[in-house]
Amino acid sequence: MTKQFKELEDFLGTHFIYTYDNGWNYEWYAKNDHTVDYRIHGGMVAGRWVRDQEANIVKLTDGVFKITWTEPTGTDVALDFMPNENKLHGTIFFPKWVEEHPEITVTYQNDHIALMEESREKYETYPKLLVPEFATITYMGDAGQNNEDVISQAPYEGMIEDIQEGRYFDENYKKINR
Ligand SMILES: C=Cc1ccc(O)cc1
Repeated sequence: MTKQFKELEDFLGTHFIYTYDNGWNYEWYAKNDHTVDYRIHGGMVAGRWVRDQEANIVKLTDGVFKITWTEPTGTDVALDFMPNENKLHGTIFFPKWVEEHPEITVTYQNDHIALMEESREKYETYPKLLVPEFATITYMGDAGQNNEDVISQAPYEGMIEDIQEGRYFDENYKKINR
């Protein structure tokens, strides 16, 4: 994808894969102007995936977009995308309990919201673990807004390669069933 991003409309509907400088691999989709989906392929909570997370999404200046949200786990996230430079900066604010029990969050969160909310009360919040990192975008796809096929199954070994090498989505950005 070689498009130039300028307005929020250019950004919404885009599907990204990127690697943080600490080696963590993430996949993230700007589903619409207030919703994000994502899948985590590497790092402290690899295997976690989430759909329909409400988020604040704004254009900061031409081609630069800021996304912020707070999760049922108590984790807060701020992402600054510079897609024209294939870069972003992400800051994740993990509550202490996620650092100590990451396995509780490694699931399809949408089916376990009550468990996340119970865990954030049961375990400790502070001190939080701050993870501020730049990332390099390795894949961008024009999925269109509200495409439920983009993030619709758990991450698996080789999924990133399947997506990047064109085996995962058809020409209409629908998941190829296998
Ligand atoms: C904790 C979620 C999360 C999702 C995407 C990203 O780049 C960082 C954190």
